[in-house]
Amino acid sequence: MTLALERIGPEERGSASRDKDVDAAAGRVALELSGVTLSFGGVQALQDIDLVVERGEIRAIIGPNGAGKSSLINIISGVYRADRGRVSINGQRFGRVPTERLARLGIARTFQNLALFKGLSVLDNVKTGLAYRHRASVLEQVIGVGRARREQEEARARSQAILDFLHLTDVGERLAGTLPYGLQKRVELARALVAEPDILLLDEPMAGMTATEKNELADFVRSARDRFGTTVVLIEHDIGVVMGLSDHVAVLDYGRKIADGTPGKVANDPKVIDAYLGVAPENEDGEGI
Ligand SMILES: Nc1ncnc2c1ncn2[C@@H]1O[C@H](COP(=O)(O)OP(=O)(O)OP(=O)(O)O)[C@@H](O)[C@H]1O
Repeated sequence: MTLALERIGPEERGSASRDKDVDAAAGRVALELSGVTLSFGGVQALQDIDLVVERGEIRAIIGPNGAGKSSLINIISGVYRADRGRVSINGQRFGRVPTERLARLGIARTFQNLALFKGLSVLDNVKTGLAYRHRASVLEQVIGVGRARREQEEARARSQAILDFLHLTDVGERLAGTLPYGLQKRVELARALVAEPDILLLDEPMAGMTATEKNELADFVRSARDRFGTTVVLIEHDIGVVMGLSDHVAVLDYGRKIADGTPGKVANDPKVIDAYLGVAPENEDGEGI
């Protein structure tokens, strides 16, 4: 299979991206959070979170219910503004990430609940992932001439290529809402990937899937990283899938980061075991094992 996709050039993402690309060329860090703190009234959702995500890695954020995972993704994607702290994206620092410029900053995300246009075809859903790049005027788009036609043709070709990459070509003309749940989640991944983002944020991408569907999606996420060099940050409840997929895992508990490292290291960390199971097992000398 050949993928007829070219990397989207910086000129297509705008001047902010040109600045970003200069910084990015110098750095191995795609995303960095420093001292991020967020509260809702009396609830401390995130406390002084530092996180460094290297370019091209798959990084999971895990933790028990209410640990702060969604809050963290919402800070990274600019849905929430941190009370304190900074987010750096490809070297650009933000107090609040400009959510309206997320795509132009090279970030795409999927949502915990399905957010497809169920009455549109799979292909048209994926094409919406490129809508931010269209420059044709509304009039040009309505009558479908010149620049509008070129943009439409390019969007179609890119979308078809990503459908091919994710083995969705056969369902490209189907209405998204008629597909099984697992395939709809894969269409969401296609829509997020079609613009070849630098950073892909996945909010519980495998929730509600069967074990087979989870393994398939994990394989596609890994292939996308390998093919496009995408940095992936994912929240996921299924620890088994996370440990097999991720290069590094950060663990949150009550809004604090309690562990951060390779899956093997994190899985054996007594603080992590304690957070998930209540109490870390001890040996006869009372030491954690
Ligand atoms: N919009 C909000 N208003 C008030 N409190 C909130 C809001 N969003 C999150 N919280 C609280 O902040 C804390 C962290 O929630 P968050 O949703 O980030 O955790 P989570 O790890 O994603 O949980 P889950 O795994 O259950 O989705 C929780 O105590 C939650 O009740």
